[in-house]
Amino acid sequence: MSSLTTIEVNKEDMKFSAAHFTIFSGTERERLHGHNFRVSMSISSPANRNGLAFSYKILKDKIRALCDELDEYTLLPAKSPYLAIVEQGSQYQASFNGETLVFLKSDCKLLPIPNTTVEAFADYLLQRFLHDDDFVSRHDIAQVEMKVSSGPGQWGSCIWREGI
Ligand SMILES: Nc1nc2c(c(=O)[nH]1)N=C([C@H](O)[C@H](O)COP(=O)(O)OP(=O)(O)OP(=O)(O)O)CN2
Repeated sequence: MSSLTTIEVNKEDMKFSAAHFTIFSGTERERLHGHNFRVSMSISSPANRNGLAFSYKILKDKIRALCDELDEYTLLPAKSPYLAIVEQGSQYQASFNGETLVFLKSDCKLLPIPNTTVEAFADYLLQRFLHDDDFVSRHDIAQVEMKVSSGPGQWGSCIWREGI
């Protein structure tokens, strides 16, 4: 009977401090605020006779690099159905429900996500991990789970599974 082993990395420094606001509907959103978001990744692969799936240092380096890209920015959803963002010189002007929010572009990161929620961040980071290099194809990977937390006791996650 074959078995799967799982490596999980969620070091203390796998985090990004960012401002955001969750959009609940076309008329309801939060005020701008921030979190120290934590990131955890788990990778499952078939147990092998060498008892080593892969060196998890690769994973730690990759997650830290992805967190650094998001750290200390205001994160905005470029694919929100409710927020229209336009560039005006050094600013982003984001229109929501008849109001316009103005941000310095240099303080912001626009992400290709529909909302700045933990589940959307998990999906974004998972896609970056899967597509930035060929780690999954180079290793016999069965499943990758990416998790993002906005605070103790609350996580969102996204899973890639071979064959789905
Ligand atoms: N499905 C989701 N729901 C909510 C998200 C999310 O990312 N996905 N995020 C939020 C807000 O960003 C909010 O800041 C966090 O929610 P909240 O319950 O206020 O949590 P706190 O960090 O303030 O912790 P508490 O101590 O429990 O208040 C809301 N919903």
